[in-house]
Amino acid sequence: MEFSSDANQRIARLAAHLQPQMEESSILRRADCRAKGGSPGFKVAILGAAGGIGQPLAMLMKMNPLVSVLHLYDVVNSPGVTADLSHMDTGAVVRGFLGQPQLESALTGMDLVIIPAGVPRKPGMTRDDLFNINAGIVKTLCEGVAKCCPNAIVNLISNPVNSTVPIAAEVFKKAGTYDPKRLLGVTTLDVVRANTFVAEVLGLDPREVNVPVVGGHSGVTILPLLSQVKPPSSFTPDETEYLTNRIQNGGTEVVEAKAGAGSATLSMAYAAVKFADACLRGLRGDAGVVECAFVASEVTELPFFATKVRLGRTGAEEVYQLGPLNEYERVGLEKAKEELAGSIQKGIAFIKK
Ligand SMILES: NC(=O)c1ccc[n+]([C@@H]2O[C@H](COP(=O)([O-])OP(=O)(O)OC[C@H]3O[C@@H](n4cnc5c(N)ncnc54)[C@H](O)[C@@H]3O)[C@@H](O)[C@H]2O)c1
Ligand SMILES: O=C(O)C[C@H](O)C(=O)O
Repeated sequence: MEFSSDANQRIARLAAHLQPQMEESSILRRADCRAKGGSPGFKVAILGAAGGIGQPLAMLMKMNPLVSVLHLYDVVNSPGVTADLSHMDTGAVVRGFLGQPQLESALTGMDLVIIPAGVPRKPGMTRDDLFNINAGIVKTLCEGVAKCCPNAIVNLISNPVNSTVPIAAEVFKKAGTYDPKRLLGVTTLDVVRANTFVAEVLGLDPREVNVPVVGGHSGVTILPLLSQVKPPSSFTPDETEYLTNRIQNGGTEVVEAKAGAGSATLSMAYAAVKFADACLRGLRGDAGVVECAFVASEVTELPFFATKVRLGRTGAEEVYQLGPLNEYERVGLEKAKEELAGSIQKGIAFIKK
């Protein structure tokens, strides 16, 4: 069938609109697109957006009314994820970026960068077994952040968080862009799990429960403070032992159940969005936004530690003290600090070597 040149132009325009908004390779270039992301809101990038966490996280961020522009970066499959999500009739404009040459475009102008890039555990592995691969990935991505959006808040999910956060801090120090308030290791999944398991034991709705979880994000470094649960509750020694073990091993529980197909992705995406939304509310200037996170800290003698932090316009503006601990928690704290010290040092040494 023959078309007039007018019809051909209309078809070409339609075809262009059907393409995902991929940087460079797109027929419909960003400059030609009417949706410029000009609506009020924050610009958020997800690095590792095509992964098990990245995809549901990207979907939930596309649904977040605080987000005006969502950049999806990965080394594989980001065009498909971008095309798919770009059809959702929510406010955020989605743009995809594929591979290292597009990292800078993905990061330029971002307010918040969420990093779930890297390999997940298989049964029998510790999070530290991921260090050799994920350390290099986090280093490269953070070098990009330092260059292209040095003022962005960074939410670091890639494991081992106890080492990847110190790696990121060293990368930023080297680049001269380090602001400890803006680098946050995401430990929200530990809190989400703790709320769920404690609610089960107490027979409450998990949405009514809040459990501070401090320390770090691996094994004994995950320290739930059951003495500070809200609403105030008491636990028998057996309940305390059961809950502490279950919270500390929640990640392994999922890794084993998935039997080689990865680690927590859906609950992690939920937790990541809960935390990212809190960061965005802080950036907007909301008062009283408090979450646990693994940050630069003077709460203990260690340079990084997870505690409650108050999120504001400049990131983690206040790092809260631990509060009163019971004997069980004091013993747990000593074990946590011992393991954390080695993991933090390993991260720092990776960049300094
Ligand atoms: N902090 C936490 O509570 C928490 C919870 C769950 C998982 N994790 C960690 O998150 C990470 C990702 O887990 P997942 O299940 O999504 O894994 P996955 O393998 O499903 O996805 C990872 C994605 O990262 C991408 N990627 C790899 N190298 C990259 C690079 N250089 N730049 C950009 N993207 C890159 C991959 O292509 C993939 O799409 C793992 O390290 C995992 O251990 C952390
Ligand atoms: O356990 C893992 O390896 C992933 C993550 O850290 C989790 O806690 O689920």
